[in-house]
Amino acid sequence: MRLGIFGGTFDPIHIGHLVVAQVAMEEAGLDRVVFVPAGVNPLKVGRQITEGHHRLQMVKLAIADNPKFAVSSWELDRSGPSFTVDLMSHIRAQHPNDELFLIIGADNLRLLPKWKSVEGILEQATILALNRPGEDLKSSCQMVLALYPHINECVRIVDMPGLDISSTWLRDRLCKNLSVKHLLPAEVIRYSEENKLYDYSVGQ
Ligand SMILES: Nc1ncnc2c1ncn2[C@@H]1O[C@H](COP(=O)(O)OP(=O)(O)OP(=O)(O)O)[C@@H](O)[C@H]1O
Ligand SMILES: O=C(O)c1ccc[n+]([C@@H]2O[C@H](COP(=O)([O-])O)[C@@H](O)[C@H]2O)c1
Repeated sequence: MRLGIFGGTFDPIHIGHLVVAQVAMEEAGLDRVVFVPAGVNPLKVGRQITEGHHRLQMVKLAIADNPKFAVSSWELDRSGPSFTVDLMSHIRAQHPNDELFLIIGADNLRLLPKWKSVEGILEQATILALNRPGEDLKSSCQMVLALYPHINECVRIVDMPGLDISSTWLRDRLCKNLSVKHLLPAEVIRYSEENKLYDYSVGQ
């Protein structure tokens, strides 16, 4: 099986994430994509994020209609920063015969040299990198290939129409009571409203 792993904070999951996963799946011929909500991004420790169980539930709602998408709570069930090398080792142990692919956006490819044990990740999975407006994906790709020349074809570019959408922008809109219709799945909008996840006026 060709298995795609897609880690993210997903606070909240949006259509950019869903398009990334779908395009990567089709372009790389993946059989399945597993979304893995992060406990804490090791490079963003200290940033306030929505509780893990809510982010997990929003991912579940967002992917419910796609039989090739799945979700894992493995990182949320552990404490401490979510190092991708640990996740990949866990998945490798569970799926010893599968070919693994790590799906990341261009911003994360640019930051990859700051990640823990990048070689450990690249030895276990091929990276599928997708463009994001404002990022120079080709340069980041060349930079990574130059840093790890001994690992063959460790990064593959997957083209997608640039979607200038981020969770930060969506949280801001939700806080200001602006519409996020069509930018998040309707079930995710309903869940976030019911649970007042991005209503910063609560409690003030
Ligand atoms: N619009 C997008 N286009 C391409 N890749 C994306 C897009 N949005 C997110 N990604 C990628 O999805 C993964 C998870 O992203 P994340 O959950 O941090 O979303 P985000 O929108 O970047 O959030 P935030 O604004 O809170 O930083 C990362 O690899 C990121 O690069
Ligand atoms: O392993 C690392 O050192 C590392 C450093 C930064 C980010 N990551 C992972 O990259 C993924 C995307 O993070 P984010 O916050 O951009 O959604 C998420 O799964 C993080 O755990 C991993």
